Amino acid sequence: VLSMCGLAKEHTQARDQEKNPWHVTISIRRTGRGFEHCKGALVSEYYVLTAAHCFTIVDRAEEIQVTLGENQRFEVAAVRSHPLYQIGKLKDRGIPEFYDYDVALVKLSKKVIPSVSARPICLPCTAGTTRALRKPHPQTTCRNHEELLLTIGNVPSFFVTDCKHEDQQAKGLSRRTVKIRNSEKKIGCEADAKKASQYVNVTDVSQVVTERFLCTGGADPEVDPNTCKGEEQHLLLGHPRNHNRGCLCGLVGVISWGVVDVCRNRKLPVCETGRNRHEGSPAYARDFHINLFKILPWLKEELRDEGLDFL
Ligand SMILES: CO[C@H]1CCN(Cc2c(C)cc(C)c3[nH]ccc23)[C@H](CO)C1
Repeated sequence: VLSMCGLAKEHTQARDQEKNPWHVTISIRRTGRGFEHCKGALVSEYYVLTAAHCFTIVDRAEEIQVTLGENQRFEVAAVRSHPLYQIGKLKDRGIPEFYDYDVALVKLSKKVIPSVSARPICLPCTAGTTRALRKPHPQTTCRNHEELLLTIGNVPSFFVTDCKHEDQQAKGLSRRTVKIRNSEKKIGCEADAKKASQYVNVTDVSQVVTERFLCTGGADPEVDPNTCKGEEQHLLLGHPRNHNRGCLCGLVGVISWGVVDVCRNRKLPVCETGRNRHEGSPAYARDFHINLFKILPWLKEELRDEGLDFL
């Protein structure tokens, strides 16, 4: 039976993991340097989707652990980065980091049993997203998904980030609403990529912001929150119409990189206030996400045995 992807509790009393049952933390043991962490999302019973730059070519599956919610720990069977991801590809042009195709699938060593706090998020162009969009199956096409999820202008969406609860100082998850800068908003958003310290040698911004990227952040019309290193998270789209009722969420992007790491040596934001932790982050603080509609052949191939019903 379908895993009912994207179904999550929405009411305030629900626990963080019940509101974001696909949210995982990936811990990578680095010899001599402790652990590094990234975030990811469960996309099927065995696979987690995250950013490829979370891993180095020497990381081994044995050094990686995935935590779902507070306490479900999984060993990792394999890590498969997108074949076209190559962070050092433009080094000889004075561009130290290149994030094109910055996505990876982590295969868990045992399958995840769906529950109220463990459930995959729906991927674009699968029957699950058709259901999440409350559209008829199989009449609804992949093109329809893209038209519905990545509309023109500022597309309301959100990503999930760590926060700390005011009283017991426990860590929590909070949603950060952002707008995907589409159509005419896209140009200005992408231009700010050149403000990244490592991109001083970039002449044409399309060298580093390729077709694969979605752009968020900036202060127009209001300040968007920014991502931080280690939050290689997901740009989710709550079902546009029913934000208050249960979220039938769809995934459209994977956070890859940002111009400014607004969290460096800053403490976690307080969950309750939900205030932007980045007062004072510059308007050129933009974030770039891999658009899943641009890597579908790879997703379909890697997830072919997961019963996701790709359209
Ligand atoms: C091209 O130059 C920039 C690339 C990446 N940036 C680091 C970074 C990574 C790796 C991942 C995520 C999610 C980030 N969110 C905000 C920053 C940030 C640094 C800026 O700190 C320089």
